[in-house]
Amino acid sequence: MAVAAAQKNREMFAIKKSYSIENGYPSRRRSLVDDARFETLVVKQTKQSVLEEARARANDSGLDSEFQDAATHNGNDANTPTVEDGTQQDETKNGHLADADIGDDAGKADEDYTLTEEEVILQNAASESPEAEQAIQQAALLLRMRDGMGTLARILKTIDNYKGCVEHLETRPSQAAGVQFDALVKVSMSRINLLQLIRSLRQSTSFAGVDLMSDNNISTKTPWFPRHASDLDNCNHLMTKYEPELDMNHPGFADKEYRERRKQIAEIAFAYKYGDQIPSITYTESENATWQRVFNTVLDLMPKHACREYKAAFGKLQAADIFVPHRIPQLEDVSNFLRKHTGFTLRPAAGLLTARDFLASLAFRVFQSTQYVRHANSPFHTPEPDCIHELLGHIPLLADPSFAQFSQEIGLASLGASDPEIEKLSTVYWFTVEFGLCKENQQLKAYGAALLSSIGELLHALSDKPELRAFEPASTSVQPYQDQEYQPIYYVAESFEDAKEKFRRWVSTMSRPFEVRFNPHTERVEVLDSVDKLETLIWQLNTEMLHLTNAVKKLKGLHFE
Ligand SMILES: C[C@H](O)[C@H](O)[C@H]1CNc2nc(N)[nH]c(=O)c2N1
Ligand SMILES: N[C@@H](Cc1ccc(O)cc1)C(=O)O
Ligand SMILES: [Fe+2]
Repeated sequence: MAVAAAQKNREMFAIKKSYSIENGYPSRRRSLVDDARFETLVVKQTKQSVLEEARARANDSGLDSEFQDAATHNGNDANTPTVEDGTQQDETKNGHLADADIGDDAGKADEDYTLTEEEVILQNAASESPEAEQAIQQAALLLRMRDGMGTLARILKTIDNYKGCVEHLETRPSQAAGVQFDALVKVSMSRINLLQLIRSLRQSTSFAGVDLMSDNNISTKTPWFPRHASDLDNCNHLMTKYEPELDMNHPGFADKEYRERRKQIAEIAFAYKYGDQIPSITYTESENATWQRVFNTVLDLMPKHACREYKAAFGKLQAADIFVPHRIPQLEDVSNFLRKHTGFTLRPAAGLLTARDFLASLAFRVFQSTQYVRHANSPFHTPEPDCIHELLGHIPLLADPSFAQFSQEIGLASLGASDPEIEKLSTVYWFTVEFGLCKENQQLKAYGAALLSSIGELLHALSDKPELRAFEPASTSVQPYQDQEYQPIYYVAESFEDAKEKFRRWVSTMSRPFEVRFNPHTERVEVLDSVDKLETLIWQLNTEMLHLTNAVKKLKGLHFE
């Protein structure tokens, strides 16, 4: 009974779709930040019904502590989903595979396996119809052989038993401890048999690993990424983990009215299309009051703790009557303000976006901004981005030219990057744009948006509690982090210019085989993959160079005349 319940639970929380699979990115097994995965509506709804029951027990005045524990636990389960296969358990026994062939560890037969994304694709393809199941599939398997080459004979025999055809075979001495050889075997066989072959190989103790490699139609396809600002209409995949509907620790979890309001505002983002004006929101008195509390605290703390560039832009936003204490600025006004200063614009976002989508928009100098307001009970720290975070945290620096360029460069580097690289880029983003500290006349200042919008965390960051390290992209990009509590480590940049320079050098070591460039006239990202395109660009730059040189000449002429 308990096993069945656990199985059911796993099925409910399994992620059935992946952004990466859909768009042809090289996969990885598990993500540090869950960034490129997204949950289907189905998963979300099932989660919701589980939580609904729990919510019924909590009243609107808050959650008791026993309940909070359950919430944390539940949240963790939902956040680290694995895609499980619930159907395979007995099938290895009915195939042609004789136990003696390769399966010599019957004890492992009942174990659940975590499927890689390639295996999920294969399985999905096979499950479409009986014909699809029998369709012949080409695939490459990487087998880590613990023992000598003798295992090869058994591999070949097993493939033969599954009516597979070996098309290529190569081996190499393995570098892994406890593994003698790696074998790469390319086969073609029916999908159903291929799945069973993988399962039966995995049951053998002869192998330290059995991996289905990306199949051709995944790895050779150029991954999709937005080429024009209007393509961002498709870059709105959400991470639902901190939504008040689904996160029992969210201050709005037990507040039905709050959740309704948030949903209503999020609808605007779902309906928004490139070129639309951002609809205004008539914020309630209570929402404006929450803004005012945070705004006034930022005003108090800013002179001492915020970096120079933030303060300068903040002043301009006040002068433009956009930042005022008593009302929440409208995104459309903010967008127009930014456009004039750095060319950045805003689009409404319905919640926490996947890192891939979020970063991609920065390449177009578009910032995806939430529009709903944090819960009135927790003005000084909230678990998901809200418009107070975007407005008081991000907007001022997006009006700074140097910072705007740094943001865009992270965005450009993310286009077409592999999942592990997205993970690194979002980690850099995390420790700079969200939580960065910088030096100013030997003093420590905050420039990270999540510090400037969360007074609680700002004071923590500048206290003697956390560890401070120098920003160095190579090491910063692999530093694990969590997004539940205050950070234990912060990175300090010498200056924006220095951070940008270091970042640029580091990005050039990334594996993407092409360069991209944003053309602001067309709002298009161009892949620099032909001599023609480069020649046109060089010609344009030469023209610009001529103007600049002329300008210098004229200025000098004026000076010396
Ligand atoms: C890129 C990085 O993961 C970063 O934390 C992103 C993720 N998604 C987001 N989504 C929204 N709406 N707002 C944000 O500030 C962010 N930050
Ligand atoms: N903690 C931030 C909001 C935030 C949440 C999650 C993030 O990923 C970023 C920012 C605040 O209170 O203002
Ligand atoms: Fe943010």
